[in-house]
Amino acid sequence: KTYTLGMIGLGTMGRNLLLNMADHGYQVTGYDKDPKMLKTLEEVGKAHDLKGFASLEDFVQSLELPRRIVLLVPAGPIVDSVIQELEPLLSKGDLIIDSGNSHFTDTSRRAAELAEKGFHFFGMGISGGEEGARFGPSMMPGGDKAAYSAMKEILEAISAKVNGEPCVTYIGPGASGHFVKMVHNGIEYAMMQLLAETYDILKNGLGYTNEQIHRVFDQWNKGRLQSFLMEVTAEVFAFTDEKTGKLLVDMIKDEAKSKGTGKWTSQVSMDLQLPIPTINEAVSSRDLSKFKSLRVELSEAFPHATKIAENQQKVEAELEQALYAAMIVSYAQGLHLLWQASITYEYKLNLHEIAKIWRGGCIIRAELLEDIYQAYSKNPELEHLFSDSAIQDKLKATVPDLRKIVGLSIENGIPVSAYASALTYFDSLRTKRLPSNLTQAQRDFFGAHTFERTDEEGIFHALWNQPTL
Ligand SMILES: O=C(O)[C@H](O)[C@@H](O)[C@H](O)[C@H](O)COP(=O)(O)O
Repeated sequence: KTYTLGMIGLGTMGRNLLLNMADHGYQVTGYDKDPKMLKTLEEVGKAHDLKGFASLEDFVQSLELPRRIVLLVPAGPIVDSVIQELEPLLSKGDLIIDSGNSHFTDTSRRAAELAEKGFHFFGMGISGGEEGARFGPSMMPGGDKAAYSAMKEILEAISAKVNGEPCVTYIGPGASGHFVKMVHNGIEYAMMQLLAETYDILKNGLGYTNEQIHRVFDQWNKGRLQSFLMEVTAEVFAFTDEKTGKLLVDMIKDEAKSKGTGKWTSQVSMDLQLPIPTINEAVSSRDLSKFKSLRVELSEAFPHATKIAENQQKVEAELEQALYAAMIVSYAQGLHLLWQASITYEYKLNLHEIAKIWRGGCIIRAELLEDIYQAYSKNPELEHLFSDSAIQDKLKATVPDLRKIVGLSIENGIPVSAYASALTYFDSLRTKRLPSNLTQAQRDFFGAHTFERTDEEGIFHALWNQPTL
């Protein structure tokens, strides 16, 4: 029997993708070093007679040419060692598709190394978690365009659909697929931090109970804030812990973990000098949360009440507006970074296509992405989302309440670094003359770093210590 596609790494994501492919009638198989994984695949894949291989050689030989091999193994050196084991068994023209959350620079290196040997290599971001892999993820494949045609039909079949349209598209050359997935995760971090700060304001600002908090998120998920993360958040506030009978969320330690994609997004944005402050704040907020004992110590040194003495319904309504504004700002920062990366790395990204495939299947899927898709479809060359007139109307209507909520939170000692950074990012970008002229003066004063004048072309240096006339 020959198979159309093979999966290496039969953890939940790998298994679920194979089941999804089998559901769509594809003859697929898998390989994993761990016999338990092979056994589990056979158990969950009974309906499709899904089986895997314990021998890498037999696995490779079972695949039709050109071979399509998807890797779903942890990002990092394991990917390289799997590729090294595979290479001697492959034929020219075969495809390797790395679908883990690999760093885009690793993907560039691997693509170049394998191309030299006549193999095609794709870095493909997959979003949607286990559920998405099983029933329809959003996928972001980048690599050799010609080779993509060998994958297009399968990926479109298994992907999530929005209005019948598949949430997968050819992203671009090289590591563009993994770059776009990384930024997707950066936006995911920002949205999760904004939801965490919203929870803090509802709970510690307005004194809402878990039931009230559940009602708020559940209600907002029926409106323009509808999104997968809002849906998840609403469900979290209705999930009881069997052990204690309390809500499980109240039993979870307030120390956030992360696997790196958010940090990478911030790091590359600094390299590209493309500011994404709300995403950066989300990364830092996770890191800050780890200093639990210090926070406990300082909460005793600086005791403070956070109660907001305003009409709850009024603040709740302002919060809905504020979250919508901050959400637009977070997506705008991520898409602006993609705009810059497309130029710097020559990825030739289609931002309207990316917005289109993020409307379904992925973790950041949201109703707002339909508006973002419209904005970039209207003008595919759009540098920044804030330049779109429909988005401007939304910001004009909602930023005043974002300002109100940030003011209220700061006044009452509720930490809102993501909300505040979203507001100041908006204010900075819509400020014709920023105070950066002073920064240039200071740099030239203490380091002769020169400056440019507003009234004359050229590079200037002033003799700051010389008495002027
Ligand atoms: O799009 C997705 O399906 C998720 O983003 C997925 O990739 C994963 O859950 C994150 O990588 C978790 O990232 P952290 O562990 O850094 O929160």
